[in-house]
Amino acid sequence: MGAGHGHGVLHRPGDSPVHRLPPQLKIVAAFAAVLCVVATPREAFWAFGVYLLAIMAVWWVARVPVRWFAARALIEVPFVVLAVLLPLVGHGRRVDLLGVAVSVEGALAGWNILAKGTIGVLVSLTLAATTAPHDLLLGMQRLRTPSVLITIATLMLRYAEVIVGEAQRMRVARISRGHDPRFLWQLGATARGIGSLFIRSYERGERVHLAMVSRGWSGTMPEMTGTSTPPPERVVGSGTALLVEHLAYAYPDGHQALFGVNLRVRPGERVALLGPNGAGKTTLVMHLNGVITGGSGRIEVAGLPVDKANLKEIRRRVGVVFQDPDDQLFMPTARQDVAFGPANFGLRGAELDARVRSALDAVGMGAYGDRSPLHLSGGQRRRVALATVLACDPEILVLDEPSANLEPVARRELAEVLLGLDRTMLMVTHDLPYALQLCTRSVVIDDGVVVADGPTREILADTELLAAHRLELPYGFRLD
Ligand SMILES: Nc1ncnc2c1ncn2[C@@H]1O[C@H](COP(=O)(O)OP(=O)(O)OP(=O)(O)O)[C@@H](O)[C@H]1O
Repeated sequence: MGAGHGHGVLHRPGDSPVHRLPPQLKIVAAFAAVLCVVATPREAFWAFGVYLLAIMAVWWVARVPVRWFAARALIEVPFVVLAVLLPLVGHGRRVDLLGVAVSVEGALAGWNILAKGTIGVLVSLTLAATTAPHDLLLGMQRLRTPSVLITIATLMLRYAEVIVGEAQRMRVARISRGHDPRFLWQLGATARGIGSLFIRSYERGERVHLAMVSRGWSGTMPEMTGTSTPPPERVVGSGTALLVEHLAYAYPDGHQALFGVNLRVRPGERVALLGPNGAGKTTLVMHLNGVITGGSGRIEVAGLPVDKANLKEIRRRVGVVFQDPDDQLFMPTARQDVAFGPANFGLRGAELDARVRSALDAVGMGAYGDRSPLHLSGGQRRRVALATVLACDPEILVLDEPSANLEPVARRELAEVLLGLDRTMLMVTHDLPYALQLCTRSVVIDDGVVVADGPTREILADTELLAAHRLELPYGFRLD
């Protein structure tokens, strides 16, 4: 798997004079430039030409080729759409242009949006290209930007990366299926592609947000320095690490995914959650740390009910490792990503550093702390994603298909890491040998209910049960 999808696509590292400018200076300059552009009268056509030349001069100094910006031109789409639509729907005097009655006022309004929007996008792209994301945030902090704006900027940055990353991924997928965007007759396919791009980006953005929420994100970027707030005393469990009773849930579109799930897990148990596609496994897992709420039934973590009042504490206790590490990793370096959760939970300074180091060491990634998740292999990213959750020191570790897309060696190494952890563990998997290796107990879910619960070996030996729920041992695999 190629690295880097969805990460860092807006930044082009370099050591040009533009790259070396202090980030706060660049932010102020970009902001001033955008204000200036917005204030320019729309009829001052020459001024927009001058702005464009000035931006291109910055590109030349920064040694960022025009091609690089062209590849990111997709962000322009909304402005172009408006510029085309406004002359057609605008009011006032109309003139005939190639047989189409075009509104003069609409055309000017379209031009205004297109010119100012384009220059605004180019200024922002230039800033993003020449400034690493964490420098941008640092620059904003130095300018004493209110933290809510920094938060918004963090998410916007991540969202922009998600869109561009998703576009690159889809482009590769389309081209590999014989699509060539240079041919005009494939314009329809390209347009449909852009539509599904925005939907997919939205979905991915939402998953990234869920991963942030499950690591204690509450809307502000956590401080990393200072003194730690001591975590609340842990309630000594009642002998039950996790209790789920009669959990039923329907998604907002009305689709009922869970129909009364019952599950009790003792501290230290390792439980595999098995079941066919669409059985409701992920939906169940999302309930365990309150990422999905609003269903009926009861969920308790070490005796603590999962409800709004306890959410922060619940999220500290239940760590969820998502299926796709790209949804979990969003900071510029592996170390910052691992620090994000514990910092949200109040850890600071030396204590935070120690926690981050031990989490990275636990997954064998101690030497990679300063690397961008962008430059790691799929297996390494999976490990860093696990470290981001381990660093929160959860009592219950929930893993969604940990072995998916891993090469055999990385799969085995991850198993060794997981076996070395002394935690209550719940693992959603389609990899039955993995369930056997890591979990003594298995729970089979189908159609939103638990249909079997018992020792993994016995469950996997029950060929009728497996067949009834679309589970199958891999070819050549024998239980002995
Ligand atoms: N956001 C959503 N809106 C509506 N329905 C959804 C949503 N997410 C999942 N579902 C539906 O809920 C059911 C359970 O989905 P879930 O993702 O929990 O299954 P799963 O057991 O994890 O499947 P898989 O093994 O394929 O990952 C499926 O029928 C699915 O189509």
